[in-house]
Amino acid sequence: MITVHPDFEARSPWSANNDRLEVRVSPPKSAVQGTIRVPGSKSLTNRALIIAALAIGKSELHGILKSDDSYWCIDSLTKLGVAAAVQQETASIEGCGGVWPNASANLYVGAAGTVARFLPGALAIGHGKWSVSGSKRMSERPQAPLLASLTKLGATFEYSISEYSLPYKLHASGLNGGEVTIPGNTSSQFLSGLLIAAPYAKEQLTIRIDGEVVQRDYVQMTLDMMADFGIKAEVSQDGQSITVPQGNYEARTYQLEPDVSTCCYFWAIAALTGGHIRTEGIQASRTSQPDIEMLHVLEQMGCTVTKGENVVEVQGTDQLKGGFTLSMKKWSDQTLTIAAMAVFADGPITLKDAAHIRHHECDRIAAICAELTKLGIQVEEHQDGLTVHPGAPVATLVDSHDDHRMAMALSLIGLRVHDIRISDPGCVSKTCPGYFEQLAGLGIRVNY
Ligand SMILES: O=C(O)C1=C[C@@H](OP(=O)(O)O)[C@@H](O)[C@H](O)C1
Ligand SMILES: C=C(OP(=O)(O)O)C(=O)O
Repeated sequence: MITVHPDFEARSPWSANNDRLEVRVSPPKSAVQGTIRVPGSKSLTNRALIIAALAIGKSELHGILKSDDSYWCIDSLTKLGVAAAVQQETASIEGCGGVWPNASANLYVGAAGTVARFLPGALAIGHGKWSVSGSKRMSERPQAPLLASLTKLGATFEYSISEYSLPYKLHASGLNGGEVTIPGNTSSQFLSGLLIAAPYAKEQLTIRIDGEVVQRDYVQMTLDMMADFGIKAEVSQDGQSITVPQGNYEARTYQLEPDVSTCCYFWAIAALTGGHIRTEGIQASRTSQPDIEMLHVLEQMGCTVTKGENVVEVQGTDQLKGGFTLSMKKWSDQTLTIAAMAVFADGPITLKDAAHIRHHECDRIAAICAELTKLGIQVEEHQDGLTVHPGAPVATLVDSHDDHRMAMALSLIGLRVHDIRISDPGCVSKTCPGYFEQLAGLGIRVNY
């Protein structure tokens, strides 16, 4: 029984397969071998788009992701009056120097956490009144720490339905500087959103972090990209305070990396089929994308990983090893991928420290436990994660919960078991519209 009704309004013109009710992924005839290049990183693309839009001058961003999340980012920037042209995987952005040409517009962020959390700060530095709305799920996902901080710094929000949630109207007359304190235990994106806007505050801004930060490497990714566009923030020795100098981002030509989170599904395909996958475009030793940690886990599970110049190769194994516990705090987006692989390991795997993923595209802990249970797999749900026991899944229809990572993780089960059907395959367009076609290109049987 399908319980989740996808929010099709959040699917962009860059999405595909929205008319497909389900997809069936069947075990390949032989071990999967191949070389692939996955689309650009969602996280890098949306940071670069917004920073380039704020900059002075014209930026050329090469290797952008073309998916729902980046579509809604470009759409919002365009409605704000920024000239943005996309040709193949290159976006040319005419920066507005921190002054949005359109002082009034209706903006829609879709289901993109990065847009919902990076845009409000960037708007608050300006002068105008904008309406902001998003998908049903995005309207439920947490925003309060970010919006409360922006309120303290001078922005005024008029909430249409409930406080600190989308949809709202934002009245901006510049962002005050000084100091602001924000917690990072629900989402690192709140911090990134404040940081991106901070150079344009009326005075220098210091952001103090209250407690621990989940997925902290994404904050470093933000700081690195700000530095690449000319703004170097200073982080205190204990990491709990960041001071951002006033200034303007400088436009530039910028090459973006492919999405490591997406690569993980393809590396998992090698792992699960005893095959060999080579991904191009990622330098494992240099990337700032935290999901690169997957390579260590694949080695721990018995795979062979080779890291070359802009190339990663994963060779699968006959029997994946389990029997361990992992903290997913730093790279939580792969919790679902490992949960799916754990079904075929030789011992249980416990994934912990990921309570915040209950606030992602769906309650990911509850959702993966529900779907693995439907497949006949023994799972234990914990407040901050789950334990997956190895088992033999039964053929059934599983629900993707309108979550790209649920659909991509569940597709991995179909590599080993016949008749695994996944509802709403179009939801992968949040970050990888061509995912199932790329599987088919590797010789995996995919039927809609
Ligand atoms: O800043 C980013 O680009 C991201 C931060 C993480 O979110 P949270 O920190 O909200 O968990 C991650 O899950 C998301 O896919 C991308
Ligand atoms: C959590 C995710 O996305 P978002 O950027 O919407 O938070 C994700 O891609 O797994």
